[in-house]
Amino acid sequence: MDCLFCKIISGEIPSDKIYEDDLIYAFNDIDPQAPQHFLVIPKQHITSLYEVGKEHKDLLGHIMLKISEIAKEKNLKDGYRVIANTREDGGQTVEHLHFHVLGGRSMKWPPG
Ligand SMILES: CCNS(=O)(=O)OC[C@H]1O[C@@H](n2cnc3c(N)ncnc32)[C@H](O)[C@@H]1O
Repeated sequence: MDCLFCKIISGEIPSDKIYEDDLIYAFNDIDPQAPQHFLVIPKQHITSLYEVGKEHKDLLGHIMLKISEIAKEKNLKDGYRVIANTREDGGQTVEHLHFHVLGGRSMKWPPG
């Protein structure tokens, strides 16, 4: 599978890992857009949020709970933003479902 994030999960490409279990993987973004910027991804290759279905309900819940847990561990008590860039208009460049978590600074609205 020629997928950058699948290669990170397999260890073929190095990463700054935060968390891993049998279903998901979390790691720091290589080009952080905030003092805290990490990604949480499913180990199963799912191209984007556009492709998810009911069968992914538990997995998506697991990802969201883990985001909340890691944000607490990182003491992001002032807040953070969770982003799933989806397909072309969403600015997605890595075609493996992933959730950005940005914290440590105030976020603008609307996003660009
Ligand atoms: C424009 C947003 N495009 S995106 O929403 O698809 O996000 C992709 C994210 O993956 C990150 N990234 C790319 N390669 C690596 C890597 N080897 N390790 C960690 N993060 C990576 C990018 O910095 C980017 O924030």
